[in-house]
Amino acid sequence: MRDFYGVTLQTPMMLGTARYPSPSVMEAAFISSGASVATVSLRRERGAGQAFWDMVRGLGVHLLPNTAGCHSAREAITTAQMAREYFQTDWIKLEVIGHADTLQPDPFGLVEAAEALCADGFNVFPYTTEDQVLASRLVEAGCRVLMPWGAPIGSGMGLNNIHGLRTLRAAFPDVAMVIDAGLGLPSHAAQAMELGFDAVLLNTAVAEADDPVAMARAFGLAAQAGALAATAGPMGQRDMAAPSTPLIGKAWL
Ligand SMILES: CC(=O)[C@@H](O)[C@H](O)COP(=O)(O)O
Repeated sequence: MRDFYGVTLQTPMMLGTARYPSPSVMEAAFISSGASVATVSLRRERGAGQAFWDMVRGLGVHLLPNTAGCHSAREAITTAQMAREYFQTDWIKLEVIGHADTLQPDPFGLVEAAEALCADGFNVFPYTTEDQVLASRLVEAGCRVLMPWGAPIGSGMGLNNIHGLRTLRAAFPDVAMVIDAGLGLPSHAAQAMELGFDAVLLNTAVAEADDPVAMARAFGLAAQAGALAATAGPMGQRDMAAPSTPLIGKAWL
């Protein structure tokens, strides 16, 4: 597995901390998922109270503060600086939202903020699309991790552009990549990992499941299964049928 700014994650699962029915369900979902990273939002969860933050810290996972809800580079930079002070980490998931309906990142604001934050010593995890030109700009800015979307945040649609994501993965072999947002089913997480991504990040599909704890476990297992499949060397697809049981000769190669 590629590392994340020098950190090797124990599992390829990152989980958000919003929208759960209760803090105790969230805690149980984290434990059940085996997640290594929790994303936290100072802006969105600032009314949560000290007990909530103590519980999140007690999960024993890496904290990845985000700039959720920021619509400009300036806003995101200020939020990142506050989060660094509050959470005592240089990691920042950089979101600069550019479109209200799709919650698509603003590529111009994203690069501007990434340049400023990398220069300021942050380890930046930018929420981006599968766009290769944008990915190049982010890498040039100093990002060593990219977080391309699977689909719009909260949509649960899965991987909308498999070709684009596969091409992106192949274009930057040394850059750790996390599929972030839009995953609705464990099979989407497995598929992302089978494509060679290093981790998945999700929130809504677990928090809004009828049984978030069971769903968290399903996602954790699926992400690990996909990662194992990627390293196991999947078979090549064929255009024609090929009998799996030979009529003559040996049954093994
Ligand atoms: C948790 C977090 O950082 C979200 O902004 C993230 O993008 C998750 O998206 P889903 O809710 O679609 O899983």
